[in-house]
Amino acid sequence: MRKQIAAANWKMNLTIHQAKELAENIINAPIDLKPDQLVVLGVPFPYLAPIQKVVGDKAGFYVAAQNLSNKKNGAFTGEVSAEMLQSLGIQYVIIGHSERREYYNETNGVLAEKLNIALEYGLTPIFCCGEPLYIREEERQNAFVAEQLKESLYHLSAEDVSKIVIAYEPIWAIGTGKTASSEQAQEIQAFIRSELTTKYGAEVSESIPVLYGGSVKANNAVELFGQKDVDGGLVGGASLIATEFIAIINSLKA
Ligand SMILES: O=C(CO)COP(=O)(O)O
Repeated sequence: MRKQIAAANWKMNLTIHQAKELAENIINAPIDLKPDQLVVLGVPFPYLAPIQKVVGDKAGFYVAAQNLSNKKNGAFTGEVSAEMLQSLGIQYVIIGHSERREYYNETNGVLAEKLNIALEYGLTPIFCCGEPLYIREEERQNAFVAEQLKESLYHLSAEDVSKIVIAYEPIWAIGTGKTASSEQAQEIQAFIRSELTTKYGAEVSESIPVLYGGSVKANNAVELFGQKDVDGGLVGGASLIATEFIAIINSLKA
């Protein structure tokens, strides 16, 4: 089976004290991860090392950065490089979240560079894609997402694309409490997989986890994650509450 992933995106929330407490509550919870299931905590840069310490070597649990620079190193004040993340032992990085695209002008082209550099340094990208509300209302979501994949991913070799995780996050469902229905999620995530099949073949596309993100909660995770092409979730608000996120982890397909 493909990997099933419960990924938290804490975004720009929590003090270090709150962050450690949250991570401790998750790590110490009686969670019985199956071999193909994993949990990834996407934390703010300054918390990477301290949260990694809390996570320790607990099997199946990883820490992710929420962003990285498209530059290698040098005079780029305020940036954090792939090499820095690698040197901390970080294994996952979220790339192309819609908030980065919208508020920090990250284009599909810049995101292609970020994917390259992440892969060069052995990081697993969680590549986000998804359409805004007006595109969904015009029923153009498939073409919109296909374009994001084409412009950011399709320069990658089959070997490299096999290393990534995709997160489909419709912008209209992020932080709004408005979740895509499980049918909507399944439909477009099956489309994403079929696009990847056309480009890379079924063996590759069937191996890539495609997560759903956008108002995932404990009370809708089982239904969403139960869909054939939904391999877990990228969770914002609900990942800040230990009991909610633990229930979401426990909703992964076994
Ligand atoms: O953006 C998200 C995860 O990256 C989703 O956020 P919410 O779960 O708060 O809607």
